[in-house]
Amino acid sequence: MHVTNLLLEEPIRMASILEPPKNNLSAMTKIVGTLGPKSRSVDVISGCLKAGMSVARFDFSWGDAEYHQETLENLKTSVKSTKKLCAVMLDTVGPELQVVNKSEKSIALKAESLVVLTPDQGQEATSDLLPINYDGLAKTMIRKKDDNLDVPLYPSTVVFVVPMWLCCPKLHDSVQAVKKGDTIFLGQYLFTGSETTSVWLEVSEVKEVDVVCTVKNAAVLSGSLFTLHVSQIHIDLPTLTDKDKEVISTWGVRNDIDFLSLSYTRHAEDVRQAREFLSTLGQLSQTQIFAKIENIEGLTHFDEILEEADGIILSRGNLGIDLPPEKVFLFQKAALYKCNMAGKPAVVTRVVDSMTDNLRPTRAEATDVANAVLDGTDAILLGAETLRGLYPIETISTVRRICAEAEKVFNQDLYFKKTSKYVGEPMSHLESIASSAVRAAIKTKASVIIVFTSTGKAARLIAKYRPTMPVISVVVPRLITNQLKWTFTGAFEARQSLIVRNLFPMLADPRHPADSTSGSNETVLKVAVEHGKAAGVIKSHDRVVVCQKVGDSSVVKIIELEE
Ligand SMILES: Nc1ncnc2c1ncn2[C@@H]1O[C@H](COP(=O)(O)OP(=O)(O)O)[C@@H](O)[C@H]1O
Ligand SMILES: C=C(OP(=O)(O)O)C(=O)O
Ligand SMILES: [K+]
Ligand SMILES: [Mg+2]
Repeated sequence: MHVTNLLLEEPIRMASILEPPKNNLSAMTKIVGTLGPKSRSVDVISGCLKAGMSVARFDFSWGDAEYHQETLENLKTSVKSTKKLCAVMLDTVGPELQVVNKSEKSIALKAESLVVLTPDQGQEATSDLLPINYDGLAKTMIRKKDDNLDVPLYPSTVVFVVPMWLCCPKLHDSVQAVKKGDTIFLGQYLFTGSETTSVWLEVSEVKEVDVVCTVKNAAVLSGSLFTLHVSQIHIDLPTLTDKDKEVISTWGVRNDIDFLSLSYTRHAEDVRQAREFLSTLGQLSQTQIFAKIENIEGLTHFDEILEEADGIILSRGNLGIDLPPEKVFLFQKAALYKCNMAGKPAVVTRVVDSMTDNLRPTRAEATDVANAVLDGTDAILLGAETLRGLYPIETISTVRRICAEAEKVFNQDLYFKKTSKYVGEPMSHLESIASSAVRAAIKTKASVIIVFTSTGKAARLIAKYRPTMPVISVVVPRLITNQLKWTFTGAFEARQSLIVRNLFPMLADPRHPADSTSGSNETVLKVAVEHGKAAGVIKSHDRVVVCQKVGDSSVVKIIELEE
């Protein structure tokens, strides 16, 4: 009986494991780096770009707009000098529960002692009292009935134990307060990757607006900000807060952000509202929304969120607290499968926490990165490792090398079949052309696929079939008008492909508008081939598969290069 290995391409040769790794091996999986204290100088950012970062994330959970602007100016300088493209992602604060420690003095919590969580933010944080930015922990609030909650939509293969308030429609009229015995997670874990600075609390008593908790493990909280994670209740704060809106409409607009990472997305409606907001902000109507799934509430509405969003971030740090540990892998596999089949980019977080302080990942972490690639992720997001870690550049290189090795053995054949079967027949014209381009490239051992695209759709469809070779997406600008002025499109589309596995964008010169009827297509193609040669992915005499429009029809052609 012929058995096909689910993940690895066959034949599996043990000897290949011993082949020396190529250090400069570029990966098709993308790397998102969070920029912060340890990664904001031109030198370090340039190093990050050369090491393989193609999206820079700015996390507004901490730091003000001015701080992030300085970092962004340095990113722009680095992009110019390294000639490496980089997209910009703004990560919102959202309904994140926070303890602000104004004095920044460290706070020692003893096991079995009591600590009070209070919404009175005028108070100073101490080991007896922790002020938080939310007044809904202790009280039951009446709120509008939310229809979305009535239909728990689980990924079909995943069975979870869902908290009572989520499954029982009758409870939806009110937001539940925490109650005796509930657990609350508090700490810096989410930022630092270090377990010793975080603490589990158990609710002992709810006293008017305060929540009295028993400390379950000793910890020393240090820094200016700790996040709280309460799984049992719905946090009645908007997903896009007023502060987020203000940051997006100032910092975001000023910098033409490519991606909005929508923290704590819990419903499809969250994405719709964010989209509506962006549409009022000129150019930002082109910004893509990546829904960050970080709790069970978001997981329960995964399918409808995926339908609305442009991409998904699997926020494993927070979700890892909400889910029992034995369920985390299942969420990853189910969510990545759904994103892949929808042809929407997926991003996995929290892979090499230990590299925040160390030059080498643990074996578990290294294997985890490779498994994320085999499971189908488009990108890996680094948080604390690049933000405040000691080795931001080395971390990116390490992750890139692991991704590249995993891609080499990715079972493309099986993946291709699975994807075509899922789409079914009849396939749309464009998708059948895109998948044929991938098939042709593999059969003819082409070194790259070159796709002409203006909206980016054709390129994304090719990437959906995960070819074994890079895809150069030649974004051809279109001249558009809003009746006040003429502008070229293309910049957003090109940068937004920097988060899609396989895609390497190139912006075509608008002076050669490749209108499929003219010979200028040929000129643009020549430039693309030169670009591929300069990037080292095309050599003389290579075969190249091209997907473009000739006249009215989309065609796939195979060309043999001479020089
Ligand atoms: N400027 C262009 N010149 C030649 N072919 C193009 C151009 N733009 C798109 N194509 C090709 O046209 C086909 C359909 O494109 P379309 O649906 O417009 O894609 P996209 O939305 O990516 O521009 C694809 O085969 C694509 O490669
Ligand atoms: C990326 C994550 O969160 P944060 O935005 O807190 O870094 C995460 O929880 O995985
Ligand atoms: K955030
Ligand atoms: Mg988080």
